[in-house]
Amino acid sequence: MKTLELLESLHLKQIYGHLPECVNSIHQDSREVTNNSLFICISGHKQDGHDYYHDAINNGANIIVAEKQLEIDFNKSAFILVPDTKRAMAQLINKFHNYPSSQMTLFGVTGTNGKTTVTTLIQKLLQRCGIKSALAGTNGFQVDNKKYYTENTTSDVLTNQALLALSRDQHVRKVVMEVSSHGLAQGRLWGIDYDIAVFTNLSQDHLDYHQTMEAYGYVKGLLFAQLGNDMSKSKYAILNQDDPWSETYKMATSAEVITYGLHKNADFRAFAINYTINETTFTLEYPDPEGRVTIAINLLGEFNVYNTLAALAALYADGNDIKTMIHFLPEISNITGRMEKLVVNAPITMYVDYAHTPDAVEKCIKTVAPFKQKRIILVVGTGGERDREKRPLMAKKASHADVVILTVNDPRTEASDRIIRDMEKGMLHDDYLLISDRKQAIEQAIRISEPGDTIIFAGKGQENYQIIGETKHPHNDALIATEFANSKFQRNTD
Ligand SMILES: CC(=O)N[C@H]1[C@@H](OP(=O)(O)OP(=O)(O)OC[C@H]2O[C@@H](n3ccc(=O)[nH]c3=O)[C@H](O)[C@@H]2O)O[C@H](CO)[C@@H](O)[C@@H]1O[C@H](C)C(=O)N[C@@H](C)C(=O)N[C@H](CCC(=O)O)C(=O)O
Ligand SMILES: Nc1ncnc2c1ncn2[C@@H]1O[C@H](COP(=O)(O)OP(=O)(O)OP(=O)(O)O)[C@@H](O)[C@H]1O
Repeated sequence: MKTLELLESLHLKQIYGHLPECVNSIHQDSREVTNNSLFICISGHKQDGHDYYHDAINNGANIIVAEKQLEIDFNKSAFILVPDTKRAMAQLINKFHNYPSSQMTLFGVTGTNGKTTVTTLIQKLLQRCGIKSALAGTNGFQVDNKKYYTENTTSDVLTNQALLALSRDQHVRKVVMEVSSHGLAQGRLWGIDYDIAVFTNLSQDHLDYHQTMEAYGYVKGLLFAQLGNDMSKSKYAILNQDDPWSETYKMATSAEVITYGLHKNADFRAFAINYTINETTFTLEYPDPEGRVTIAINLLGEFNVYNTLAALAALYADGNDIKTMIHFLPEISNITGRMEKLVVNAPITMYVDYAHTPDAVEKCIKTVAPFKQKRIILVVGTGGERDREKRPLMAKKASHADVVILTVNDPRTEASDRIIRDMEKGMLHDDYLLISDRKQAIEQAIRISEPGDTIIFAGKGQENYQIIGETKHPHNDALIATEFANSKFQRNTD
């Protein structure tokens, strides 16, 4: 892109040195810089990009954007001083890609739990209707059947805009994105013009980062405020009527509000819910003269009724025919790693789940309670170097299971023993074991199980690694559990 055209997007700027005619790419990581590119210095949590401008120039950058004066050899690179490099980065990259989000319909889903499930439901239903769509979140960025790895649930500004541009160029019409509180707090979504913003729920998590629930809740509200104030555009906030934070988000937005829930007069309401081991059925009421229908979904538990309502309400806001969406719902088998039933040749029932918050742990136990035959055995962990306060709360909720095995998810550089001892403080009964090695914890749960028992492996979901130290080691709950259960019960029948 022509440099002068690109720089029109920045108003407060001081330019030093000779600008190249064109900019080929924009980077915030000196290690990724290529020839004829622009490097922006970002002060991060751990490091300061201003310390890496020499590396960037050596790698081919010929424009450096910074928020403090730097000593630059103008024979090698031009220099642009701006008041705030993060904001400048959002302006520049949006202009560079010609504002891709305004050329598609954008869904943003935020909340402590349920983001992956709701975004996946929306995207799968759009796909079933033949609408080309993309999905961004914990499992990377997906367009058609192609997956791009992304570091974060909500990517940084540069990655987001690049992937949105790629989607637009591949004629994607709708993009469905998970929006994390970290992403909102760090401005990773600046410049994304959302059309439909969805709130799932808010419960304790990430207090290592946000410090208080008030700060955490407030940050989530930014998504709704960022829908803007332009009434000529159709924008919608989809809010969970049963979560008190929805009142705050209603205040944050001037967009039209569509509510969902079980308990109050929500626009999308579920009642007469029936939980079985294979499916959940409920009656749905929605804003239509004929808007009352009984639905069966393959997803288990009350929380998935909420997730389904959220997805349907969002699709309704987008103008899709709800009858068609309901028709396709039974085709969605499950969401990988979320209350996923494992297929085993054994007289026990096993689920892998991604519950890694106290609320999610409570919900996954509650999910199997209506159809359990004998005991519920729960293997549950938390991660190292993350929210220490939630550890005992996880164990407290885990105590609703008959037998609990406390273990770790990703210890990172923290001692596993300390993590499980922190959790142990919250246990409300004595029927528990501490096994820091996650593989051994899974195997022990199966070893002590008896016919009729239900085991839930919570915390890692579909992930196929465990972060120990700073290295990702291969690990897969489902694989370990299936192999071990098949061999244990095979031996028993031999
Ligand atoms: C604490 C945190 O959120 N950190 C995020 C932040 O990185 P940072 O501020 O630490 O970056 P830094 O390492 O200090 O580097 C500062 C600058 O120097 C640059 N640099 C650095 C080294 C070098 O050699 N050259 C160079 O140019 C870097 O490119 C960067 O521009 O900005 C990066 C880019 O956006 C993120 O990838 C990174 O997420 C880290 C990996 C992370 O683990 N974040 C978690 C907490 C997170 O965001 N999680 C949420 C999901 C939560 C959930 O729902 O469970 C998520 O959205 O993923
Ligand atoms: N609506 C919900 N309410 C409470 N718990 C839920 C809800 N939906 C899912 N869960 C629980 O949270 C776990 C994670 O679900 P999901 O991946 O959809 O959430 P998420 O918000 O995307 O989490 P993350 O961003 O950390 O991946 C599930 O395995 C389940 O235990």
